[in-house]
Amino acid sequence: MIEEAFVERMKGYRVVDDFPILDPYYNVSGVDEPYLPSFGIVFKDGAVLNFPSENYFIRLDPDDVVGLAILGTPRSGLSIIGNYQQQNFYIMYDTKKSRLGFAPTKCAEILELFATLLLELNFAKLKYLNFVALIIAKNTTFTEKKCNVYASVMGPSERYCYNPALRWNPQVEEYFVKAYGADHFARISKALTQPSCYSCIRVNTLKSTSDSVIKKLSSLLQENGWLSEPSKGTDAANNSDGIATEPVVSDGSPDAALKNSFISKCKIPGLDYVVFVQGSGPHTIDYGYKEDKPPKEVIVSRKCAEAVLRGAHVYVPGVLACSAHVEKGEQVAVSVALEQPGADGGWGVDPFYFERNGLYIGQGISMMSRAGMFRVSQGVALDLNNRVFNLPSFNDLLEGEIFLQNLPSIITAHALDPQEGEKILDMCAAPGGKTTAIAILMKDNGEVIAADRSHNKVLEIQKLAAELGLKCITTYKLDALKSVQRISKSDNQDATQGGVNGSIQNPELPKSGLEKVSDTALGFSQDKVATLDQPKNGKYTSNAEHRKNMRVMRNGPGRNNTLGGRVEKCKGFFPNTFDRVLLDAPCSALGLRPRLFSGEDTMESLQSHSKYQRRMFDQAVQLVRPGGVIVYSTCTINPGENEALVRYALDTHKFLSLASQHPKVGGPGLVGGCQFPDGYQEEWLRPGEEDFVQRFDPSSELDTMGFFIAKFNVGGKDI
Ligand SMILES: C[S@@+](CC[C@H](N)C(=O)[O-])C[C@H]1O[C@@H](n2cnc3c(N)ncnc32)[C@H](O)[C@@H]1O
Repeated sequence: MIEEAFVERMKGYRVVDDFPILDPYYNVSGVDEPYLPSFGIVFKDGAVLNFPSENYFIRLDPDDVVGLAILGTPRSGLSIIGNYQQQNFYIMYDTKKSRLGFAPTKCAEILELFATLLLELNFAKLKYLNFVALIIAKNTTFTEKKCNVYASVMGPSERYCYNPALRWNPQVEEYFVKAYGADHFARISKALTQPSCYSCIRVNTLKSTSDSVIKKLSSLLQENGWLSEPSKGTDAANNSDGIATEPVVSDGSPDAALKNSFISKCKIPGLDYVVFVQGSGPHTIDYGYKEDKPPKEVIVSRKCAEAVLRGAHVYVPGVLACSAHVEKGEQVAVSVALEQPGADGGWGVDPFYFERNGLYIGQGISMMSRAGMFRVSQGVALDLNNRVFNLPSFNDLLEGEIFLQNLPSIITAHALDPQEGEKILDMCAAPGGKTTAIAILMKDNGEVIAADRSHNKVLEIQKLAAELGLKCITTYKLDALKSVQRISKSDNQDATQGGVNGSIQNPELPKSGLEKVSDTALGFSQDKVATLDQPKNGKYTSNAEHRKNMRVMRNGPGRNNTLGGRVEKCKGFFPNTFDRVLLDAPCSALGLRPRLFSGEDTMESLQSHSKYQRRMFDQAVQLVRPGGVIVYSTCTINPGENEALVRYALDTHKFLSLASQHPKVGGPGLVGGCQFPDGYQEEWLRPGEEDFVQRFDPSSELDTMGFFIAKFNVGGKDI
């Protein structure tokens, strides 16, 4: 009877029980065997309706209260265990919250909700408690707001599409609106939610050529169906990067190439070793929605979704939830669970949150059953065969010959303008994208010091340098905030400064004597002072050879920094050691695309990035010799980390001046500033300075990530 009444009540209303239950191995009975979970409804009078089947339509009255009880194992992060016989239940969650992303407050909320309801229910009748996913009760204390969220009616076309709105912290949003204007910021915000519609490949010119890479990629992409399949999209046209040449294909069939993807050389002067592979999107996908039968779906984490939008498949760790009864080989819709505002004012991920409208990123074939997805810890869960954005994946393709890199990053290496034989410092180098670009521009001739704070990331630089066959890169684990070597009193007796022309730049340093090169303190300035080493076997050795020999002597044979697994620590470098320094600073990364959530960045966190960057910049300034160059870059749209850093640099270090950059591809910087409510005035560029910097706007025709590059000439430091 209840069932009938209930079905009557549900007629014609939207789905509310398509929340997939997380864990098919929830073990109520103590017997470790899988079962197929189902949904249940508990009425206030204690009656329970269990739904072993798929979807039901329920309309909630305004005074209905909805609670969601979630079953899962400690492995997946959360368990609610109901023990109706002993008339108690408790909630367990372990530290692996990342899998579900539940904040404890959320669990507490659910617990509270569950507890309140249980107290009002007749326990003895809760025979399906272990399966309960949805609870409805009348006249409890839960807010109507919650009901409204669940009760809002939504059409399938609104839901089954990709149209995310990036959430920002309100103060950050206000600040950006002041900087860019509301319309422009809305366009930037929108662009950030989408990937660039092309992949940018840097050819390792020491090993290959663009033509050869294009040929190889064309046939590889053709083999994988990329150059021959008709486009799956129906609507939006491919975005043009505005800088590609005509499509190039291997088999002379331009028609085929244009259907889905094409390969072209970059036509910016000097960048013909950069190859673009055009992707497509956003496409409209038919998810097969039927009025009373929504598609089965898999909900993935935000990070997973962002990777999928860039061309990846869905891997098991990215799966947060899955509809019931999904079997291997089934077609499923893929949506993303985004952070939602929590009761505590923070953000939490709740994969059961219903509002996933506009958050569908494609369709895929499940590579394992639903049970499998929660049993194994790795592997491909879904093969995404119908994507909102189609971008070919280049994983493991042409290893050593190519490197996938954003266009602005490639341009950063050019802005530095490294010359063969020079000494370059890349202060925050990992994973080594720009380091290797610099080394290649120098034809592997000179010395590129690649430092990073993180041991493991330094290993990544080594790996990449080895893969690309670059010998001029030396890696160190070094905190950029301590990049300048402090000289102890004893060192002073035989240490010297390292200016090119012997001028003293650092008052702490002695004025004469030879610079001490210790195992770890790496001032290279002695090479500027010394010319050639003593003849050995009647031959002079170059400085580079000498340094290499020194390294071999110190480290023993076979210990090559770019091949080995060891990371050398370094105490820093003496002032004026380098011809050029790149500071590709750690930043808020608010230019990275695609990005589906930005709510966690606050004005405070943005300002702390700025402070950190200024301190690093102060170190960079000391390490470059007079006449040298500093390039500062970030991948954020935040003027506080970009133009405001330039202002700080120019106002603090009077011997710095902005330098022109080549090639100039990005747009001008922001002039003006921003007044904060506490009276603080942030200053950006002054008129006349804006064209010296390059600002890559994600909403512009170039379709790049958000990026910023400033280049400084270092004058005489005694100003
Ligand atoms: C923007 S990423 C650099 C990307 C790199 N330049 C590339 O193109 O591949 C910033 C790097 O700064 C490093 N980092 C953060 N704080 C640092 C510090 N205090 N000293 C040195 N490196 C730091 C991070 O480990 C990270 O690898």
